[in-house]
Amino acid sequence: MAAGQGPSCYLGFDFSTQQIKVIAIDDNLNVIHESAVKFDTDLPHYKTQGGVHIHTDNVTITAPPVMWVEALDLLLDRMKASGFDFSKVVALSGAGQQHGSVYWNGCARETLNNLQPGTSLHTQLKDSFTRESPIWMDASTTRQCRTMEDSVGGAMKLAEITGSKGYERFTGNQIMKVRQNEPDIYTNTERISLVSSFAACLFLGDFAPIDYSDGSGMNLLDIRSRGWSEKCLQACGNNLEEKLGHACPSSQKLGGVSSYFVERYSFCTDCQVVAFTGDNPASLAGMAPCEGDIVVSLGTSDSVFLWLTEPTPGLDGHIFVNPVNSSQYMGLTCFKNGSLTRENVKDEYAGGSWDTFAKHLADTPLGNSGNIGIYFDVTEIQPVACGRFRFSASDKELSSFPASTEVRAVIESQMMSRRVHSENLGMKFGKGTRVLATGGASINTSILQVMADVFNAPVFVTDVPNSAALGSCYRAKHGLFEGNIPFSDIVKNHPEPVCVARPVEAAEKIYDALCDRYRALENQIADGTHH
Ligand SMILES: Nc1ncnc2c1ncn2[C@@H]1O[C@H](COP(=O)(O)OP(=O)(O)O)[C@@H](O)[C@H]1O
Ligand SMILES: O=C(CO)[C@@H](O)[C@H](O)COP(=O)(O)O
Repeated sequence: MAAGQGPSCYLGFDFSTQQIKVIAIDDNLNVIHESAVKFDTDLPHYKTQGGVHIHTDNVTITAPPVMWVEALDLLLDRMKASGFDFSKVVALSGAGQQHGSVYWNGCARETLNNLQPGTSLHTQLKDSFTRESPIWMDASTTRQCRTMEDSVGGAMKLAEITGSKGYERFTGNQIMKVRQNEPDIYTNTERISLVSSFAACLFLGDFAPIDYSDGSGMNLLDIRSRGWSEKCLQACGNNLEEKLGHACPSSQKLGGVSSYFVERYSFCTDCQVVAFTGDNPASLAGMAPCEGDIVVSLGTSDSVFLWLTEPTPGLDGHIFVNPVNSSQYMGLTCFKNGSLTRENVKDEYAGGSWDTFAKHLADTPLGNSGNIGIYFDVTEIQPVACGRFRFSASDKELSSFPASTEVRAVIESQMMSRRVHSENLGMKFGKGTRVLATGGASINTSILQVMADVFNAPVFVTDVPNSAALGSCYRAKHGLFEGNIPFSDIVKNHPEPVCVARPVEAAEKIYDALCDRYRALENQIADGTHH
């Protein structure tokens, strides 16, 4: 089928931790469709919790790739049933939760190349994987991280090459663990994708390349030469370059959509698939930030990121190749205890209601009368620590707080940690900094008010919190021009963000002092000297 009559549109997918989301925009960037499939509730037979399988050691965390395929089947079927006209889509792109890896077996490519439109994708691809996918929450590869760092001359050297020191969730370290513990599976794996490039494979009907930006989250890509680092590859496993394929610019057009989608969903034959990237890089594109803006994503993970013209790697945080301009960069810092930890505290201390949660925030003073509570329900990334820690105004460790104090404590300490670690990465907050909030929790203005107070900066939102899916639409459109026009031209109709929270007068003094205490307490938790 050729392109449909009437105005064209673009599709952007987000294969994130708890769900797959899709947005469609028209040529003027108006959102014309938005829907999602949630793994836990829409596909309960995979028995996931928050989209993942937590293993008995509590640090190994995986997800079944066939679940992501079935979620895509369901999402597209629902769109079709709702009357969505796929023939208008001229280009599509997407995003995936970062760092997760998909292991394709030797028959997978043949299956992808010959997808039959009469049968669902998950039925055809169910036997195409050699194992479950380790995902970004996995913290089981500390030993492999040290090996990776040693192989290039230390943590700082690894950061200089790949943009980050060794991190447990980074894909190279995960691949090294598979090669060491499951050598047969490693050998039988023909191709290793990231979640993002795996999703692109489904639309392309072939193996798709890993893009530079998401590839920067692997401890394998040289962020300056944009090629795989020979030393890092060697530390991981033999023939790894063959299994990864070449990395590509993030705005690369990969080819036309597979005939499967033309025949089953009436996509037009010339609908283009543009390289998929990581969800945070896609969010950067979807927020269309101006110079100096800092984006805070409150999704399953919390992450703080910004556009950088030059790479400034260090021992804190990450530098990725920029997703919309491959000669520039982005800086990012990520926290594992984000929305799910906030939800736990809401369920335990606010009767499961976000309204009661907001009331507790309103009823408690800025600075929480000096009480600090630190909630690492799962092993945090920075610091690598687990547990709940409560301190009085005189730093005496307590076992509990009143309910409203617990609620304010979780939000204040999360925001202090985001501020402290972002400052370590060189980010600067102040009344003149626009903080752009996105992700599921960014609809909660009571949380955003605490963010504004702790950061001492105004917080802005746009009316589409799914910035990774929206950014994927923008990137699809940009990819059609193969990077020949600046991304800023593509997003010139992007809606202006609206300010929803400003820091109150007293906030700066209160949180400057509290952040100093938070930093010291976090260090004590990290080295086990808190009491
Ligand atoms: N009103 C709300 N207040 C705070 N958090 C919320 C609210 N509504 C949804 N959330 C949080 O949003 C999270 C999902 O965010 P989202 O960005 O969609 O995640 P992901 O992209 O990682 O799947 C949920 O885990 C939930 O806790
Ligand atoms: O590990 C990181 C970033 O380094 C996470 O941000 C993942 O990319 C998961 O994203 P969400 O599903 O929380 O959006």
